[in-house]
Amino acid sequence: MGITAAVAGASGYAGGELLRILAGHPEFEIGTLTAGSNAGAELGTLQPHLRPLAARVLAETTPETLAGHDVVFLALPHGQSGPLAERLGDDVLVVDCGADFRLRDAGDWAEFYGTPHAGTWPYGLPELPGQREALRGTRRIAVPGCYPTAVTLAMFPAFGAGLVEPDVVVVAASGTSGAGRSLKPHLLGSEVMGSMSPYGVGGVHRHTPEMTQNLSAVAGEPVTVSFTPTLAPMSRGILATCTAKVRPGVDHAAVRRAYGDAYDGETFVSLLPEGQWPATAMTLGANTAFVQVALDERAGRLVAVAAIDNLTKGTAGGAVQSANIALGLPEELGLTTIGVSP
Ligand SMILES: NC(=O)C1=CN([C@@H]2O[C@H](COP(=O)(O)OP(=O)(O)OC[C@H]3O[C@@H](n4cnc5c(N)ncnc54)[C@H](OP(=O)(O)O)[C@@H]3O)[C@@H](O)[C@H]2O)C=CC1
Ligand SMILES: CC(=O)N[C@@H](CCC(=O)OP(=O)(O)O)C(=O)O
Repeated sequence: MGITAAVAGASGYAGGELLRILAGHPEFEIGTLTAGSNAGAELGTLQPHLRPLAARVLAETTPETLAGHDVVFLALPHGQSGPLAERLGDDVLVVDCGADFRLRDAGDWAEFYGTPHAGTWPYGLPELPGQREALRGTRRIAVPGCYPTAVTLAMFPAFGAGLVEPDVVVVAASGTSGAGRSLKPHLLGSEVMGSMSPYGVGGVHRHTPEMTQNLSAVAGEPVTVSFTPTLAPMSRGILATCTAKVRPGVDHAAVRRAYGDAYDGETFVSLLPEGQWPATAMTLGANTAFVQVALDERAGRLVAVAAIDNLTKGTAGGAVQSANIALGLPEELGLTTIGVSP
């Protein structure tokens, strides 16, 4: 018998992507699937692309229905994971795709989420320095937010090598699946198609403290991030463009070296050849991130760009990658670096 895995929130976008990956994973056996208002429905009525699982009936999301598995993936709205995780055994690997356990600073949590802070779990971004060690053997994983995944991968090599000032400007575009499946008026097709628009402008987006947490840890000093998310007329993908002032003496060779050193041995994150720039289409359905960097000498700024699929490397793929590490499996198991094109 394989490693049994339950998925809570199986009717949602993140849950559906988890199941797409888990169904092809050689070690996992898919157990209970749960939902909220859709409990009682057959999965095939909500996720028809998951054909082999179509007849599975969604259970209610309770500690009892999720009990008895080796791994529980939570793909629920923010605030739901904390109380549920408390009632799942300490020996069960719980992988939370929500935000509840991402932030270390309770003050940041209160400011951006407005509810009591549930706690902090090992952070599921294995490429970040020190994170593989933190994930090995753990029974709790906080999967990063999709924007922080892209922005951290774009910028941490620059901070690791001391190339830039601790002040980053980020403009990132996301596909609409980033907002989840529930009906939101600003996401109506007629409002989104053929248009791009910013939202959460002025330092208020809840992913800002997650980005500053990640980059400050690598920089060894507080980093500020001015983050502007935008909505793009596509279903999947994030393209994050990040800039920061370079420190005196930093040249082209130092920038290439820093990013090469960070990503040369990585399976899922690639520094593209010079002159080639990341595009969301390169990543669709794959657990990959593409990164490129340039030195804008006239402006004295480093410009780094990352592309991911928000549902794959940005959520479900990253979740499975970190779970593999926690369970002592090969990190790449069940994950593809092959995208879908065009
Ligand atoms: N979409 C993305 O790109 C990313 C999402 N995430 C995170 O993953 C989590 C899920 O997001 P996403 O899949 O996009 O959201 P969706 O809205 O698509 O799915 C939410 C899921 O949670 C279930 N649910 C909602 N309310 C309850 C409840 N009260 N009790 C039990 N189950 C409930 C829904 O069930 P039902 O269908 O019955 O309502 C559904 O299965 C979120 O925390 C999100 O932040 C993280 C990174 C990226
Ligand atoms: C387009 C869009 O609306 N995106 C979402 C981010 C989704 C995500 O991945 O973040 P969490 O895991 O923290 O929910 C947003 O801006 O709130």
